[in-house]
Amino acid sequence: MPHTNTIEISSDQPTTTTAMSFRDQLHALYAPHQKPGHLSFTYGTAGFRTLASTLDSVVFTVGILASLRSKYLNGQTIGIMITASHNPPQDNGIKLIDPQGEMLEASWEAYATKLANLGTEEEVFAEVERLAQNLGIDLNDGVSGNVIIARDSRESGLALTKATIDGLKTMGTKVTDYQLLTTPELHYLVKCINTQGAYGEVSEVGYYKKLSTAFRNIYENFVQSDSKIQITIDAANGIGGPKAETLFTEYLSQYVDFQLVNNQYQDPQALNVGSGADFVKTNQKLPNNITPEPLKLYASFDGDADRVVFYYVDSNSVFKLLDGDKIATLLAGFFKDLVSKSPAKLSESCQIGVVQTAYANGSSTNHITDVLQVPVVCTPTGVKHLHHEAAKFDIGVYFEANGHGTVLFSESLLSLLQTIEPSTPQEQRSIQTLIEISNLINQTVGDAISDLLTVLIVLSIKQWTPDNWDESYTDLPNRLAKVIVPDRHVFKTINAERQLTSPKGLQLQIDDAVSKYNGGRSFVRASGTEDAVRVYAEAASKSECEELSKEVCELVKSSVGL
Ligand SMILES: CC(=O)N[C@H]1[C@@H](OP(=O)(O)O)O[C@H](CO)[C@@H](O)[C@@H]1O
Ligand SMILES: [Mg+2]
Repeated sequence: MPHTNTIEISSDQPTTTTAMSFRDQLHALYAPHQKPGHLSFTYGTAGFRTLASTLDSVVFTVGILASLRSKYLNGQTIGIMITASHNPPQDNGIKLIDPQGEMLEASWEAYATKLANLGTEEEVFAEVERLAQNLGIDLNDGVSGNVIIARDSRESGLALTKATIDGLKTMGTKVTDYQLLTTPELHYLVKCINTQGAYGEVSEVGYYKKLSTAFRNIYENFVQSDSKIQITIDAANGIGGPKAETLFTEYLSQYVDFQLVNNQYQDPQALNVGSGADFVKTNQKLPNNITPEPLKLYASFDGDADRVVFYYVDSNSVFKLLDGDKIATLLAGFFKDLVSKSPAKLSESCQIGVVQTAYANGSSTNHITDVLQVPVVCTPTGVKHLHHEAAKFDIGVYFEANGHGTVLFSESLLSLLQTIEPSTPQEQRSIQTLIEISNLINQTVGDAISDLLTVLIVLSIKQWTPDNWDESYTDLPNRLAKVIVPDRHVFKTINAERQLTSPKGLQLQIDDAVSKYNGGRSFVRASGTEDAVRVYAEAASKSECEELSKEVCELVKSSVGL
């Protein structure tokens, strides 16, 4: 288990004026982190993400910004995660985590982008002074900010961590380096620190204990089975592998029989190659190194273990994907049932909702609305958007189709659960299960390991096999394609990314194309993490879906003269 490494920088140094000190520190540290002239960077859907070899200057400025953010928030701890998730091994990225474990507040993304694109030390200094002044941050107060940092298993992670720490040093920020973690572990730790331990113990062991305790409590009270739960996990050769291994071996071996494949996290070149949640979801096929047994459950994590998808092969050896939409419907149905069996005071007031993006399969949306009768909200891509909408419900279930998501419980529901008096054993059972699941699921962000445990326990309570789960609805055939264009930023959208306003005229052409296909739906948007435009299409049959996808891709190309 990696140890943590606390680096306290200049915390006890006399500060004459911190502004001068920032200037001096910047001067001392800037030279090796100067931006390469020809590149530009954007803080996108999931922070900065691109070729690792071009990121040094970016992470240095993120270190400065994280320091400012922490000072702005009166010294609350900010998280910095160095990861490029499901991207190929040569990429890397960086993102900031706000004090309650949520994504960086949107208005600060623009500050991050601005700082990352400045080309000289003078410009960086002037921009930081300007920002500090506008935001009312006193660079002279001698109070240091607080940051915790971690990275996934990429080869470039260590050097980028050092460059980020140089950025933090310019402001004398206190930093604790947690080294190798999954992204959601870092989100968990940030929240634990800023809630003074109320959310959980501030350590990786605390994370394992919180999850395993909740899992054990539910299993022992509510699962009727003589045999252990079985699961095979494809870890994408990423950092989720060793973490899941520790959790299952050291904490849950009584309950779960697990097998890990694609667990070569020490080989950075293997990361996400032929494996992982994104590979399985995009290609709709098995990852390497899984020889499936019919009707057994399999799961794939992504490179930083904040996403999970499930799958199985049926008795005819046909591959069946159980993606984020299927997880959302499983959980929403489960909660709906629990709430309906709770005391009236709870069942009459508790608002359950599901939040999806336009990439959700149309069948899942229909199922949630029509069969489960739970309201569905659609937001733009990126978990920060889903998270904020989900927080408006008492139980807000949010999942992107690719398996990134979690469940949020409102404070008022959590306190009601603590005080409400059950009058039947069934009511007692419902209340207890809701309380334990609120501890089992990582409410700060989507978490492959915590989501996996939640799905496994729900299936066990319901005594469902993978095909029982899959039966709830049938996905419409769908295709997610990518088109490389000279400038993806000309593709602008409205209506939760479902309609284009630019390039001019393209949306009308897409609408025309869609109207020719049964059950057709298609939309186009620029990716926030890759230099490409994404084209989503679905239709009643596979062949219509393929044709619609091709047609819209062609329309996209010709709209930019390709
Ligand atoms: C269609 C799709 O899967 N898009 C992904 C992808 O964003 P894009 O902006 O589409 O590149 O990466 C994001 C970060 O991991 C994730 O939140 C999102 O769902
Ligand atoms: Mg990820």
